[in-house]
Amino acid sequence: MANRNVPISRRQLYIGGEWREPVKKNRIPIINPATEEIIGDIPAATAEDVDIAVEAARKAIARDDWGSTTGAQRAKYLRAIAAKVLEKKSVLATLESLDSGKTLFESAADMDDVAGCFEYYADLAEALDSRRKTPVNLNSDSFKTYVLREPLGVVGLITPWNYPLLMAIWKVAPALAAGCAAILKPSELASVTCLELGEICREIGLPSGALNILTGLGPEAGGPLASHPHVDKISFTGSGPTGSKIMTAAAQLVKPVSLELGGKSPIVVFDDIDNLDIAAEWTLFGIFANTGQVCSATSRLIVQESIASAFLDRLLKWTKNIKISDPLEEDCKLGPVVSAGQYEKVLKFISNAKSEGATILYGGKRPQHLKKGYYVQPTIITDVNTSMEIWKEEVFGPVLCVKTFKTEEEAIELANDTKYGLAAAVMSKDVKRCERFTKAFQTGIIWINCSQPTFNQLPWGGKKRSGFGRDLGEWGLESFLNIKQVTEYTSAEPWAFYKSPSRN
Ligand SMILES: NC(=O)C1=CN([C@@H]2O[C@H](COP(=O)(O)OP(=O)(O)OC[C@H]3O[C@@H](n4cnc5c(N)ncnc54)[C@H](O)[C@@H]3O)[C@@H](O)[C@H]2O)C=CC1
Ligand SMILES: NCCCC(=O)O
Ligand code: NA
Repeated sequence: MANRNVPISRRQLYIGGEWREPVKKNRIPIINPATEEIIGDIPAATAEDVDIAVEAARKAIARDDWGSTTGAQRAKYLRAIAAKVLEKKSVLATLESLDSGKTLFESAADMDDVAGCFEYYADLAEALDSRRKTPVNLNSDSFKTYVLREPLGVVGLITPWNYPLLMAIWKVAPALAAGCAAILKPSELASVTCLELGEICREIGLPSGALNILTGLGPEAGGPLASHPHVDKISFTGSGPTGSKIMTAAAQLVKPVSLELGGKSPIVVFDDIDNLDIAAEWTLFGIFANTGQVCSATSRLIVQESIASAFLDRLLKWTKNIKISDPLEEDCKLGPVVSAGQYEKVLKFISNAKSEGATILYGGKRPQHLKKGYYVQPTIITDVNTSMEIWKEEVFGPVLCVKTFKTEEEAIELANDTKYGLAAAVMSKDVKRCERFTKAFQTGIIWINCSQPTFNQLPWGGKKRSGFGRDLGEWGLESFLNIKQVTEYTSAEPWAFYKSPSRN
């Protein structure tokens, strides 16, 4: 077992490069979901703190040490942050597990991804210098034009608890690479590593106000950020209802938003797969990784009838082999869900599925060997029909529902039978069929013969009720840039639209 005595620093809000007590001095307890114990507390920002942070961010943009930096200069800061994250990887990973219940293996992988994401956007920041000003040829002798890519301004980043630091960095790294000043509002359920990021920024000397970190409750800290007149954009990842509230608040000021709102993603398994075990493991990973608390989790298995029984049998064998334990234990592959609220919510989805007539093929309860903590067994539900809640709604826990199909057309129809549109996976060795599914799936992410692998270079986001806008890749950077056209009249001749008074 890793050291659970890693100290949790008592941090304040990180504003203008300093630790600052919230105006109202409120704090929120930190709960370890594996033990249900309070292990510290975080500051709770309110509208007053949001005002101070927005002011600090605006000042950063107005100051040369941030507002006039080149991409190459900003890249140096991003690389320094990446190096610090790797230096502190073991402590950060442990803190992430203590705070969110994520297995230590996954927390450590997240820290590598965090550093990789800063490195990736450091490269893009450097490349931005040569793309900052693009001449555009109009085939005109009278006008000279060019297009500038500029930082969008002050941006609010509101992020969830499932990958506490990583989801924040998917927005922080491109925002800083673009030259924006950012205010990060992480989830109150898991903010510890985001506060540690503040300490890292202080240590590497990030210009003050370039990144501000406000922990606090959604309506109290996130709400005022979304509706603040001097915040130029909100980038949000989280639930649909909250996304809708943020969009409503932003709409009053015609403030742009990007929303990443999760889903109910399908994984379609055909009978032509060569290896049931390989497909079973990807199916498992697609729903049980991070205890199913993944926006893109492939939570609906749609399996061809001819192999359904053999495939489920194999799936059960793999599922029974998953080690469920305290996330700091070696080889733990399934930790608790993040909070008491999430635990109740997941169990309720399971009991509703049962009352609606579905069969709990495996799991569905608290594991018997774990008396404390928000643990839910990996759960597989069959005899599902398309009007059931478990087919339609995002559980955000380790719960897979299963339906069978006979024909390709039926599989496509089932896969797209959802209000969401984030991700979809197909498992088949028929290349043409995979191409047909790639076209037919109504989503922003397609996985072929796998589920969930994620790369910094690739756009991340969905359509339908999964939201709009893209994190990651060059699209993630573009979303923090203002595109400004500059048009200059270069002719010595008068414009001659009006009759000149001098000719009267
Ligand atoms: N798409 C995704 O990655 C995620 C989806 N979810 C879904 O959401 C469900 C509920 O989880 P929650 O933690 O309640 O998610 P949430 O959407 O309420 O929280 C996400 C972020 O939004 C903030 N927030 C909440 N209310 C706000 C408001 N009125 N204005 C501005 N910011 C606000 C929260 O403080 C947090 O930082 C989960 O069961 C899951 O289904 C949760 C987390 C991540
Ligand atoms: N593998 C990263 C998933 C990110 C998300 O849940 O939003
Ligand atoms: Na927590």
